[in-house]
Amino acid sequence: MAGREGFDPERSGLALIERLRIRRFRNLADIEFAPGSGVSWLVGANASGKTALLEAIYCLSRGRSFRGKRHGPLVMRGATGARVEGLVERAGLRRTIEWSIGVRGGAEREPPVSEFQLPVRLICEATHALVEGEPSLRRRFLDWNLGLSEQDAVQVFSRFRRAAAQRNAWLRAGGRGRAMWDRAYADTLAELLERRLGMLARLDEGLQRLARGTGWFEDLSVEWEGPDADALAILTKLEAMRDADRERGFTYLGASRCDFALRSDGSRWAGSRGQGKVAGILLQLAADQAVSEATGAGSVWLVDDIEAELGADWVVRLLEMLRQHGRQMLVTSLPGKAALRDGRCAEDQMFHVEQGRLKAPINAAV
Ligand SMILES: Nc1ncnc2c1ncn2[C@@H]1O[C@H](COP(=O)(O)OP(=O)(O)OP(=O)(O)O)[C@@H](O)[C@H]1O
Repeated sequence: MAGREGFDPERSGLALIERLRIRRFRNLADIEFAPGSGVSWLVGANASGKTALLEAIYCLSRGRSFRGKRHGPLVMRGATGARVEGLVERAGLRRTIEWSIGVRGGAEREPPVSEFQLPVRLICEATHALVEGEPSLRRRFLDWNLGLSEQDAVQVFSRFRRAAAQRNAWLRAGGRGRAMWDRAYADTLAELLERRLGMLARLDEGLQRLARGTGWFEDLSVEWEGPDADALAILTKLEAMRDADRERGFTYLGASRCDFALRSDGSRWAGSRGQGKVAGILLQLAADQAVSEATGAGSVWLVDDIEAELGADWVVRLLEMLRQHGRQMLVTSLPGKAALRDGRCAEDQMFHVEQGRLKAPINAAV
């Protein structure tokens, strides 16, 4: 795939998709296109393939879809495999990355995630779940952002996993004799919690600032719900819980015993679904800013059907906030919607999606 000429050093830390080719992915037989470096609209009727397009990019980035199994196979009916190729730029490097999947499963992705990532952030119908859903979603969110902002986060997690595996093996073997893994377990868990707390503090600061700027929430903040990052306190708890842990055959107090909760106007979050979606978007924005402040990097944003559950005025203002954030953004919309009518700028790229095909941009040269 040939890329566009020119490289803008001002944006060098930001991830950018220069060109994309998607083959035999859901209803997309073979499309190739170059999204703009700003906002690109993907406009089409229901079932035209807008979400499939964002999903293909997500697969290229994360190696998996954001839609569950009930959405059926990713590979186009009747085909033997799907393939997504992207010419991407990040940190001054430009290269082609690929993701493919065969009908019998077995996703492949090149190059490996650690080598060259294409970080993407997704806004979709499930965004409110970041606020209201399972704690595991928020932990994954914290850890994913930690991984993007701190180079050694992977080592912190693997040190803890190793200590946990050792302590649990000892417990399963009867947990007799000296509790020799407790110290390593407490130290590595405290280190991991400290990183999460650090990330949460940066998120809190960003979220409060963003929320104040909207005027939609008097006060929006995040609050840690979990153990302190205190190795001695953890050690004491481990001792107190050792008999029960022995019975269970694993350590109860672990990295999954924590969460964070939103607070609004001095009390625990009790917003509507639409407010939950807005808060989820603000959390994503705060996280992208935190990552950017730490590393200069920024994600590509995939915004699917932002109008779902939100009134037109909120949609337009949210789009404006996202636009000011200055990332490459692909936004889907049904034709004639308010977001498109009032949230669009002259410099945006417009692509029309029709039955799995993409029409060339109608208002800008590629
Ligand atoms: N494996 C597959 N092979 C062929 N077509 C598929 C496959 N999986 C899904 N589809 C079809 O692809 C079409 C595109 O779906 P998609 O969810 O991308 O639409 P959309 O444009 O986002 O629509 P909406 O605006 O309604 O959300 C649907 O008609 C769906 O049935």
